Amino acid sequence: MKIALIAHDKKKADLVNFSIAYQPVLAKHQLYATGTTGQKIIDATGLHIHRFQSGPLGGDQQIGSLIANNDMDIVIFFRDPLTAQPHEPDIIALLRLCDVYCIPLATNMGTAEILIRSLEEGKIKWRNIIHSKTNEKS
Ligand SMILES: O=C(CO)COP(=O)(O)O
Repeated sequence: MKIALIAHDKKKADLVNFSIAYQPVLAKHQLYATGTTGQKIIDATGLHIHRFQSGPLGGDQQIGSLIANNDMDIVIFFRDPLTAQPHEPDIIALLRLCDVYCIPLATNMGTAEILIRSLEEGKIKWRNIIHSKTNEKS
């Protein structure tokens, strides 16, 4: 599965800790992240992560583009609901695309725990069916 990891500045420590806790699960998947988040997780865990641009410089949009191509399976995005972000339109667009394409999305630690455990239990395998249908069309 392809998993995107994103966190706003005040939530980065939480996502780093989450990534340490679930490193064995995450290591089995293809990981993507916005620039700064990805670097912090790499530094803390050594996980292999493809880093896009930093969020304010287009990273959210790059991940959104993968979603629009049905090329992203899970998004874990620890948002900071208490701080205004300069790239708020990009953030809203990313969340919207998750809803357009029915991509499992966790915007906080509580939901991320459920999502990652579901992933480990094989409950997100339906994404493979979506992939095979997409491949049939092309
Ligand atoms: O701003 C972000 C998501 O909207 C995250 O970007 P960084 O990981 O580069 O800080």
